[in-house]
Amino acid sequence: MIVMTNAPRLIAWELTAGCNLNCVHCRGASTSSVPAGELTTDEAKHFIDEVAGLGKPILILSGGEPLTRPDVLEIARYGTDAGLRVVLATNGTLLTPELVEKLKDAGVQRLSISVDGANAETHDNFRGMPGAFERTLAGIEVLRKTGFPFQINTTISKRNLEEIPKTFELAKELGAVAYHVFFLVPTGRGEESDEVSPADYERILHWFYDLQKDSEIQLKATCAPHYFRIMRQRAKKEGIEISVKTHGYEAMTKGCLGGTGFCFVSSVGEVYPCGYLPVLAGNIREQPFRDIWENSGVFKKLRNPEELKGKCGICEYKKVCAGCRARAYAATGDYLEEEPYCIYRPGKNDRDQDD
Ligand code: HEM
Ligand SMILES: C[C@H]1O[C@@H](n2cnc3c(N)ncnc32)[C@H](O)[C@@H]1O
Ligand code: MET
Ligand code: SF4
Repeated sequence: MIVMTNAPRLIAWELTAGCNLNCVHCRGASTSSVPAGELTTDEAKHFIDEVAGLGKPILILSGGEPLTRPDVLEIARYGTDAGLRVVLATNGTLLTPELVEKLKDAGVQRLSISVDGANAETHDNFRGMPGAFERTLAGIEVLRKTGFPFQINTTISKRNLEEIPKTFELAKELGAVAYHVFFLVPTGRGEESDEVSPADYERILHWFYDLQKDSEIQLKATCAPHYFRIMRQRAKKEGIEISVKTHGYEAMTKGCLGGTGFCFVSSVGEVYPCGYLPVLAGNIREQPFRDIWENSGVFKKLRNPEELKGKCGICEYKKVCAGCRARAYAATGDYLEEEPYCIYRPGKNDRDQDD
């Protein structure tokens, strides 16, 4: 039997692990020193050719801080010419009117800017640099003036949990086309003690569900796979059938896409299910990307919900949620174990969840 593997829909690519900031939560533990042996411009172009031969995913140029890489525009242009939808994730502190024009010329379709609080104190604390908030807002102002579309990304942790509604308001005021929240994953410099509790996790995702209903900008919760359970529980309660009309893009996708629709490529060519799960699938310097994507053991396991263990393994929502494999790995050393930050009790009906 031939098993067809779908091409990735999204690839996050750490163009460089070097960064001008020093965030407390950074999954890449990035600093100003650039590791030796990062992909050369030619290797980067070769990788783009390989990706384009497989499908036409959104290619997220990420980091580290991708704008510190001198050939970032050349790589973006190459990706655009190869027919990929190229977007770029930045902390926003290095944006100038000239650079934004060049990013536009290179075909970059959208930027994501990380804003981790509604005020300078919270954001700068997170980002490890006094003045970062002001510089990021200045970068956003440049985007606004040039009409370049951007989304705001916020990582939620204990440090900013209560400020999330205000940060969402700020994102709207600033003119973001979308607001994506990321839940902290304890990897790299990210610390377990900064993760919000499972109960707070649940609370904020319910808030997010309500917000989504009448938000004029697009909202997305990343690294919060149980949102897809909550969405179904709430829709059932409200007697609504989930469809693209009622729930937009979220109706067509599922919780964790790591290894199924998404993968992460590090600055030295290592391929991982996501940027938070340090289980290596292969290296593009040693093996064709297609071969890694289609045949690596970790990807094959992640594509099979029957491999899930613990309560995720018996959960009726496992096909739409699957838990965060990186959190399971951080907690137990086994990425197939149950998600440690989910309060749901499989098999109990909704009424009995709190018993
Ligand atoms: C269009 C501009 C977008 C930008 C700039 C952007 C940016 C990002 C960034 C920075 C990450 C984290 C990767 C990293 O670790 O560096 C990410 C992850 C992700 N994004 Fe987006 N994103 C965009 C749009 C989208 C869209 C439209 C979707 C789907 C609706 C999406 C789905 C995801 C998913 C599934 C992840 C993976 C999380 C994981 O498992 O690691 N993104 N995005
Ligand atoms: C690309 C996005 O990922 C966020 N990010 C960086 N490190 C982590 C982590 N450990 N957990 C969750 N999100 C993280 C950045 O703050 C940025 O907004
Ligand atoms: N440095 C960029 C940001 O902060 C992108 C990668 S973060 C790991 O958004
Ligand atoms: S989260 Fe982004 S901006 Fe912050 S240190 Fe890491 S790579 Fe740099």
